[in-house]
Amino acid sequence: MPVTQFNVKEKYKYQNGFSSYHESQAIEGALPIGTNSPQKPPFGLYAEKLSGTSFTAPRHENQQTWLYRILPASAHSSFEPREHATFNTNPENQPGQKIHQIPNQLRWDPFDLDETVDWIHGLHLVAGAGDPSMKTGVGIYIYAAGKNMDDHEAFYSADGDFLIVPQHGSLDIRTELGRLLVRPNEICVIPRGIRYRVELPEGPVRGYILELYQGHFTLPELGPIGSNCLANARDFQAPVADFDEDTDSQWTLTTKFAGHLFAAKQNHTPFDVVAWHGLYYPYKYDLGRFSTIGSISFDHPDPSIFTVLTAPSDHPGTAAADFVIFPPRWLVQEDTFRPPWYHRNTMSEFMGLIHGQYDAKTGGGFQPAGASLHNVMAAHGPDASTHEKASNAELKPMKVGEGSMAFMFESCYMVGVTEWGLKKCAKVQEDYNEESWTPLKPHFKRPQKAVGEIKNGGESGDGPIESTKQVPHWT
Ligand SMILES: O=C(O)Cc1cc(O)ccc1O
Ligand SMILES: [Fe+2]
Repeated sequence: MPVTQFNVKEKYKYQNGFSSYHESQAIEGALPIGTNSPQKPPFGLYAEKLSGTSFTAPRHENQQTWLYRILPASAHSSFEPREHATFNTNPENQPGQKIHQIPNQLRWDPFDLDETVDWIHGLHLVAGAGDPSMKTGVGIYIYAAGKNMDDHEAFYSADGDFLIVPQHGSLDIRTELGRLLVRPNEICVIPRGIRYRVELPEGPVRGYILELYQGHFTLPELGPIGSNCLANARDFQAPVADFDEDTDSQWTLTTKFAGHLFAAKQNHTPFDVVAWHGLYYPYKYDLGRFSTIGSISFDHPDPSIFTVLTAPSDHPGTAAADFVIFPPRWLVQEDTFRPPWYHRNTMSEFMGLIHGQYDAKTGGGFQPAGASLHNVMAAHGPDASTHEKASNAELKPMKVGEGSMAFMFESCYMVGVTEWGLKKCAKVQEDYNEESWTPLKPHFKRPQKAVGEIKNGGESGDGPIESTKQVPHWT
C-alpha cells in the first residue's frame, strides 16, 4: 500500500531523544515496575535482555534494553548456512579474491535499481575495511530492492550497526521494538542484533548503508559551538512497542553473521515484544532538521562541522566512521575560495548524493545515486569547472545546495573496494581524474620585482608588521 494510502501518524509512533533512556508498552501494565526480571513478568510475558555493549562497559557507553515478549528470541531451530557461495559481506574475506586497495580517486555512475530482489538480496558491499569477526572496521553498501521481504521472514545483522541512508523510495521497517518509516532525506540506525523486516510501500528502493563493526554511533562533541546546533538530540526518533500475537505460523529468521547468511525456522512471530525499556534501540533522523554551522568571516572550515553522527575509534578525535552531510546553507565568506580546498586526507572519504548537486563538483559526473571514494591520501578537491567559477565569482551571500543533500562516510581506515564495487556493478567512471583535475591550468605568475620573496626560509622578523589582511596580494 503506498504511504499516502495509510495514516502515517497512526502507523508509526515515535518517542524523541538521542541516547535517551526510553520505555514503551503497547499494553498498559506490561512493563514491570521497579524490577527488570520479576519471577512472573506481567501478563505471562518472558523477560529478555539485549546487550549492545559488554555488561561492564562504562556507564556513559553502556547500551542495553529489556524486552517483555510472548516468546524469547532463542525459540528457533538451528541456523543453517544459506547462499554461502554467493553472499559474503566480510571485507576481509571476499570470495576468490582479496579486496582491492586502490590509491586512485574513484567515482561511480548512479547505481541501478533492481526490482527483482528483497532487502537482504539487495545488499551489495561496495567497499570496506576490517573484519566483523574482530569487531573492527566498516562495510559500505549500496542497496537496491524492489520486493518486500517475505511476509514471514525477519533479518538481523550480527556483524554491526546499520546506518541506512535512503536515496530513492521509502522503507517500512518493522523492528522488534516497533515500526519506522524512513524516506529519502531521512536516515535510520538499526543496531546489531535487532530483528526486523523491510517492506517497500512505494515501490523500488535504493540507497547507501554504512555498517559499523565496532562500537556505536554517537553525537559529535560540540566544543565551542556550545550546547545546541548540528543534529539536536531531541530530533532523533525511536519507535514505540508494537506487537503481534502469532504463535502459530512458520517464520524464517535470517542472520548475517561474519558476512554470511544463515537461516533458522521458528513457529511464532519475532515481532511479539509487548513492552521494552533501555538505551539500545533503532532510531531515525530527518536530515532537514540539521542546524548547520559555517564561517561568517573567511576561509572554508573543516567538514567536521557537518557531522551528524560519529563512531569513535580507540583514539579520541579519530572516528572509525563519521556520517557527514552537506545540506543547503548560506555561504558568506569574504576573500575566500568558498568550495572545499584541494586536499589529501589521512582519513578515507566515501561520498554519496541523495538529491540535487554537490557544490564541490559541478562538472556533472557526481550524480544522485552515484558515489565517490577518495581513499587515504588520494588527492582531490573541486573539479576544474568549479574552480573556475569559484575563483572568479562575485562573493555575495549565496545559498548553496538548495534542493540538494550530499553526504560522506569518513573513516580512519583505508577502505578496500570489492569485486562488485570495482567491476561487477559496471559503474566505475574510467575518466574521473582526467575529467575533474587534468583540465586545471597553472595560473602562477612570478612577480617582475620579487617584493616579498623570502630567501632561505626567512626569519620570524621578516613577516609584515600590519595585520595580514592589510597586505596587498602578490600578483
Ligand atoms: O572532498 C569533499 O568534497 C568533502 C569535503 C568537503 C569539505 O567542505 C571539506 C573537505 C572535504 O573533504
Ligand atoms: Fe575531501
